[in-house]
Amino acid sequence: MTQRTEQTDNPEKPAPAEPVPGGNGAAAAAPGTDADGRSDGTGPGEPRAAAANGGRPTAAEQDGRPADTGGRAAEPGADGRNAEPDTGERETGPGTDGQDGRPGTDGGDAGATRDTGDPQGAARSPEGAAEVSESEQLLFGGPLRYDAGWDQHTGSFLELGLRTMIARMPRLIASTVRLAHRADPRALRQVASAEFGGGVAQAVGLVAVNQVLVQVLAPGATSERLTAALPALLAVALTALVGALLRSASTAGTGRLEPKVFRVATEEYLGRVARVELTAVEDEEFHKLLDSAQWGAESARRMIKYCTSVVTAGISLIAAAGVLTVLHPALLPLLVLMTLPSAWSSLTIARRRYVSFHIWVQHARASQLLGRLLTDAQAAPEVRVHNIGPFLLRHFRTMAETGEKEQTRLARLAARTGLIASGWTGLATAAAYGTLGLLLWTGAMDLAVAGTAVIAIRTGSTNLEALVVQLNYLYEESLFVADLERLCQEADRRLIPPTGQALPREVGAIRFEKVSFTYPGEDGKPALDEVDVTIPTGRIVALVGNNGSGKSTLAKLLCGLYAPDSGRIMWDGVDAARADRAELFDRIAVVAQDFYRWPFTARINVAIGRPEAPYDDDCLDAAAEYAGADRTIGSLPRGWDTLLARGYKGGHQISGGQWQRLGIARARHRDARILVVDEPTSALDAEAEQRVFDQIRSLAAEGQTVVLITHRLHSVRHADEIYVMEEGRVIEHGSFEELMRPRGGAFRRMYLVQSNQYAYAGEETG
Ligand SMILES: Nc1ncnc2c1ncn2[C@@H]1O[C@H](COP(=O)(O)OP(=O)(O)OP(=O)(O)O)[C@@H](O)[C@H]1O
Repeated sequence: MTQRTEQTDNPEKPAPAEPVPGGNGAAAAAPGTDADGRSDGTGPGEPRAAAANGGRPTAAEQDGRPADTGGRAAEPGADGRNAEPDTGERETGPGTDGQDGRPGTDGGDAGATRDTGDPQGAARSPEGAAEVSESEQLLFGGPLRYDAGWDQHTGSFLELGLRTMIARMPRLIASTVRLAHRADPRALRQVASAEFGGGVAQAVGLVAVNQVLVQVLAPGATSERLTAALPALLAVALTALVGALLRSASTAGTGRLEPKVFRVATEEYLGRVARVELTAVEDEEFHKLLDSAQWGAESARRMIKYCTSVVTAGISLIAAAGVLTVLHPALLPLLVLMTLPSAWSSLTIARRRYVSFHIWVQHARASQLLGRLLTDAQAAPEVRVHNIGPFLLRHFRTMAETGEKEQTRLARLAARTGLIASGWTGLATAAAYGTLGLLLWTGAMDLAVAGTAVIAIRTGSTNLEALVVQLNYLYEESLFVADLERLCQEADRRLIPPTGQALPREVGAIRFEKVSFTYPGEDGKPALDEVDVTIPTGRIVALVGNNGSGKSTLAKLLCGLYAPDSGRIMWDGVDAARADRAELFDRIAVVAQDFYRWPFTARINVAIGRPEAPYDDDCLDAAAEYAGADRTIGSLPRGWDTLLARGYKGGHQISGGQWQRLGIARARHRDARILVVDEPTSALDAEAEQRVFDQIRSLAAEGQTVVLITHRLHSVRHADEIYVMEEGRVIEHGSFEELMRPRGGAFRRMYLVQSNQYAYAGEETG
């Protein structure tokens, strides 16, 4: 059996947080292991965050946005586990020299890691994007980056101009609104009306403020002026109250919508992915898309908040701009003049921080990987025996120090960029207020209007800044949501057909007729080449042959996991390619060499063979006894209810052989008509192995069809038919006696090699 992923017994570990520059840690955990600790091939063996948003920095993190402006810091994650530390300090986080968005190109600062006298040394990364410590160069051959689907979006929003982003915004908002509508239309209506009402309240409030100023600044006695201003003052207070109520209604609605949107989006893609063909799951491109798209659900959740912020800022801006235009036509250009530089600078700083974060995070990621290796249970024996600890620690220090230097440098640059930006904003503000003063001076505008204008301009500029920054976040999250949509479309295209031709109730034999199959992406030799195999009902058919000869592939085609490229697999008169696949799956139970070790209780590990059947002890005890797993269950601290996952409280570890017995019990519990056993005894002791083969024989006697794949040729003596495979072809077949007869036969030769290994010295078999 050829395995694509390596199986380990490591349970999933909670992802360590990747600290944020200038901050106190945020989760930017790495991909690498799946639920039961197997490598999932998406990362360099680092644990993947179980939290849906754990593995990549969010737009808010990337921009170093403080937690209180809606970033995910301190928010419970999808699984409620990723309450993150407040990242507010990031606001003072890194920036860059501002030339090309990359650090290190600025003469004054760039030498920090390039100094020839630097004891750590540093090298340019191949992309020239960041400084790489000698340790990173030595251990990883350059900067440590993920090869995951989601990483493709890193920085992609930097490539877009503000105009393009704004142009795409209506479509993005529309798709989020559609998702929200599916999740909870009432909550959506609540948010929409609260936001709209808030905008109207703001506009009315500004008009009322203007009225207050008009009355207060009118000629006459103070008491008279104040009395005249009272209704307008009440209107100001009332609109403020209504605004606050509407804001809280919007917050409540958004809070209700977010988790529902996450659930709906997650269900949509998980439901589909569980039903796609195996070829899709094994397809690299599909996997990359999956990698990326799985963040889409969390992004969709966050988009609700960003969308609301964008809509809020947009409506408030329109309200302020509308009031200003009504007050005086010259005021609108003033608003634009004053707010554009500060909006531009927020965007620039946000983008620079984003770049810096990614550069810094490479160093942090690399050093954290070393930290994890030092504490990894699997690496532990070698770390000790080969004295690897000091070696890894030395490199850990080098990388961490490179990260620290980067952080210091970026903070300095951020301060400088911030100062320049503030200067521009100051100039623009001075120009705006200067113009306002001039209008007053020349009598082109009266004092009450100017007072209202100052308030409206301040509100408008705050909203415009917020709008630009929120658009950024929204855009980046939308990339992942778009991936989610693409994944759903791709999954739909590759779904296992939900219907098909019914299989005969009683099948006489399954016949492989000239079946050829090549794995997708392997354009070399076919894994099966014109294979003819007959599997009669109620018989034991054994498949033997060298590694890679195609035995497991044949079994997978039999199970309906792959379809032949040419040839047919006939279930009597029905071609499996056109059969109802659900019915076909229903007839088969598999004990594969790499059967899945579910991180659940022993009970579920057996019962999952037939998930719809009862889970009670009576049903399961029989299967356990059959597989010789009864003693294992008896020895577990909580019997059937013992959690079989290391690393969790109450979790228990069992040996490979004990797992194998549970796997056999699972297949027995499934009680299907055809049992496919692929290397069922590789981890069993000799006695247990003998017992398993005896039971397999007894199954056939009861009428069950057994397809047995094994390298232990002694155990196929009782098979009714043995197929010998070599390089994807059947080279011999017959009963054991028939195959042992010809002197030069391949089976006989293999059998004698094996049996000679067990012969006493001086004795030779055959
Ligand atoms: N998922 C896969 N993707 C691509 N190639 C594969 C895949 N699985 C198997 N192969 C290739 O197909 C060929 C047949 O593999 P298969 O696993 O069927 O052999 P096998 O006879 O079961 O081997 P073993 O005795 O080692 O288990 C091999 O060349 C193998 O590398």
